[in-house]
Amino acid sequence: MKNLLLLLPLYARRKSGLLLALFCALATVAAGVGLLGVSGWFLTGAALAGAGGMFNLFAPSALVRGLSFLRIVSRYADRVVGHSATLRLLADLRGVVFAALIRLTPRQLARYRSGDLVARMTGDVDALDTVFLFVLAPLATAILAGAVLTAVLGLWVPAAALVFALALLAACVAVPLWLLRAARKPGAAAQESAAELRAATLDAVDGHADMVAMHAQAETLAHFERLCEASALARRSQARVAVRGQWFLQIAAGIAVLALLWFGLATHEAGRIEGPVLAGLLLAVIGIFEVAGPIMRGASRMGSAISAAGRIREVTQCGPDMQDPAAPLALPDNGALELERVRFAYPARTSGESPLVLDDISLRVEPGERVAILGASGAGKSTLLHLLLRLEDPQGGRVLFGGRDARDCAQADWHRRIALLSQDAPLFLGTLRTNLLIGDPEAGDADLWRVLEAAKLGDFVRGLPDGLDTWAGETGSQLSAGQARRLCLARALLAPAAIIVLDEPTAGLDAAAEAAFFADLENAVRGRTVVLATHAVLPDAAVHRRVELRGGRLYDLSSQPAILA
Ligand SMILES: Nc1ncnc2c1ncn2[C@@H]1O[C@H](COP(=O)(O)OP(=O)(O)OP(=O)(O)O)[C@@H](O)[C@H]1O
Repeated sequence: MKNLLLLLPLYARRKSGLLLALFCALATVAAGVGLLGVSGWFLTGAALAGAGGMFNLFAPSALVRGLSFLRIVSRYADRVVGHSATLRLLADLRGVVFAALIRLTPRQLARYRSGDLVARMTGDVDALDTVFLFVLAPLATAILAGAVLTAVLGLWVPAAALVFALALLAACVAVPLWLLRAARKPGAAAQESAAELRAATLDAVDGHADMVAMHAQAETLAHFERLCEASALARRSQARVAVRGQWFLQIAAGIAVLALLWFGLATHEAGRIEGPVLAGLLLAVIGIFEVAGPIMRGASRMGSAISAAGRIREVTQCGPDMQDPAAPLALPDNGALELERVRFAYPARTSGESPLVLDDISLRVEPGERVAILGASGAGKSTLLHLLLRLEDPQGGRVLFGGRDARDCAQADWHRRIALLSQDAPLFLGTLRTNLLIGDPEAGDADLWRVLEAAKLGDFVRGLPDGLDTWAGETGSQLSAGQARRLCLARALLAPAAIIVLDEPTAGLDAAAEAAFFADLENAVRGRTVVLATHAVLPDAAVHRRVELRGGRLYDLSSQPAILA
């Protein structure tokens, strides 16, 4: 339950909208219960008048018309205001989750499947609409309206008022609390299976071509059907809990009505209550139990809401695992980039030590120098580049820029000095232009064309009907994988950083384009420092120095076999 506390600050921020929604809900219930009560009074009074009794028809008929109108208006306002307040809350919460997600470091994010993160942002956030719409608002209105009706009943039939109050409390509080316990497991299962379904859908869309090529549709479909079955099973259990709630609700309402009839008729016989008033009170009692209907539905869904809140809280509570120092050191605009006796191993997945990927390595790259890191697949090239970017921290040794330890500086400052083209750099939804401008939002068209030429993509973009305004990204992309890669390369080259770190910059380029890119590298980076990891054969002038990673150690290929340490 404490997971739901994450909603408190959001409720506080939207309190005026929520209070208005509560007021509208209360007005709707009051008008509805009042309408039933007055109608009962009116009809019974009218019947008795027809049978020879005296009854003033004017006041009740005016009340019926007034309450009917009020009920229509307040019900409409209740729906509009209640849903609008809830949707705003959910939008706020989505913002909070997204802000928490982008604060995390890449290695923290890597623990989640992308489909699971999408599920947390969408399905889990949506599941929390239950809390206000189906639990808090109806509960508050039932208790307030119930208190008023108890007081009214107490004036005429005190014993029935007591039974009514107890029955209403049982229906609105005790039974929902009991249902909530019963709904916890199926709710969590429903939420988990909904997240699994989203993740499986994204996986199937992402890997569709490979799935078709490997004739794996049948297995994928079977897996999906298993998930659907699990989801349906969990939802059936939730529905059963809600049905159980409705039974108890009817029983509680029946007890309250019987008590009112029992004690009310005795009071009527004693001449202390008129027949029309008793009939009106009876209908009002029946009407108020209708408010508890949504609470039963809400209680049966609270298991999902609690589980969703837990999944969201896991993300919002976990701060970034790399913090800036309290007083970060200022970084110079330029300077040498150094690894000093660096040791690094990824965290062990099982018990025991994980092997060192980088074992006591040192490297100094002077301003303006271009250094290539070579090495077999899995040798640790990308890991080394990630340490330079401070996407990981070493377990031993230091990473320095201009003599300043990365851990003593603000991460944002560090990332302004060093730009990265990662191995799996993505295209974002948008045009070629918006994708490039991520590298430097201030860049003009001339700069964009310059880096496109450098990435050997200029001719292609010039040939597109919409040029720089061509749509790129997931849907409707007109780019091949190699062209998309070159666009990411152009984006990295555009960044105004002093150092450019390129991980496999020519992956996806044909041999001629690759050779042309490396031959022109000095020009493309305009004399800036470059550290690149590659499997390509480099032309002589492409870099000043080549080093090779082997067995966790770094070897300078220009002065082999010396180890850089
Ligand atoms: N996130 C990770 N968690 C655990 N181990 C990892 C992780 N990333 C890489 N490794 C391991 O670290 C080692 C070095 O990987 P790295 O990606 O740095 O190699 P690489 O030289 O860039 O390879 P390639 O040329 O294939 O890209 C590999 O053995 C790999 O299995």
